[in-house]
Amino acid sequence: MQATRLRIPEVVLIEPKVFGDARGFFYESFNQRAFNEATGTDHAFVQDNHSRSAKGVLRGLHYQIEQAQGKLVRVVQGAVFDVAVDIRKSSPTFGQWVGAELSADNHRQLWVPPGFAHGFLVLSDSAEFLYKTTDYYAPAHERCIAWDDPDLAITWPDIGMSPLLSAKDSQGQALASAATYD
Ligand SMILES: Cc1cn([C@H]2C[C@H](O)[C@@H](COP(=O)(O)OP(=O)(O)O[C@H]3O[C@@H](C)C(=O)[C@@H](O)[C@H]3O)O2)c(=O)[nH]c1=O
Repeated sequence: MQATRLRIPEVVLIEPKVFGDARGFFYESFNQRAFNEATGTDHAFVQDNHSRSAKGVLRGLHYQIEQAQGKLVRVVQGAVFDVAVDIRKSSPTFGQWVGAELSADNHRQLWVPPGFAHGFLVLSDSAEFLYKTTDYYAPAHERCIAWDDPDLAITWPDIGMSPLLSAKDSQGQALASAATYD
């Protein structure tokens, strides 16, 4: 397994060792000890989520203002561009974002710690997205920052179409007026 800290160093790109053979492949999609070593954390995960989305769907940028969730995310079918935004006011990288392409083919995982907003854009005809979270879903605390907030200036890949958004996500707030973490 290879772990790479991104421009925001708390966000870690994890590339598992994949064992291919005539039957297909095998890899450890989660190993607590290896995860702890890769991220320098020891979070426990309490929920696994699975979503499927069509090409052009953009989910995000989501976070829970209480019960903040760390998320270990991956793709098992298709490809997405995945983004983490640092919304911790005390952080030297507050307001900055990092992104990575995650796909079924590259088997990459992204560790998005608590304190970040998270979202992704589907690049392939469809994508199945799996993630573990460090706290439970708490709808009362859900918040959404606009995917196209000019202050964030996220360079989403050009897929030749406008993003398909949920009603909730089309009303995301600007970071400047959103509730953030201390
Ligand atoms: C996230 C979530 C949703 N739901 C329900 C609520 C709703 O009826 C339905 C769809 O919810 P949403 O539209 O919020 O799903 P979605 O837009 O996929 O939300 C997810 O987006 C990505 C980017 C994240 O980072 C996640 O943390 C989560 O916020 O599923 C749960 O029951 N448990 C959960 O943990």
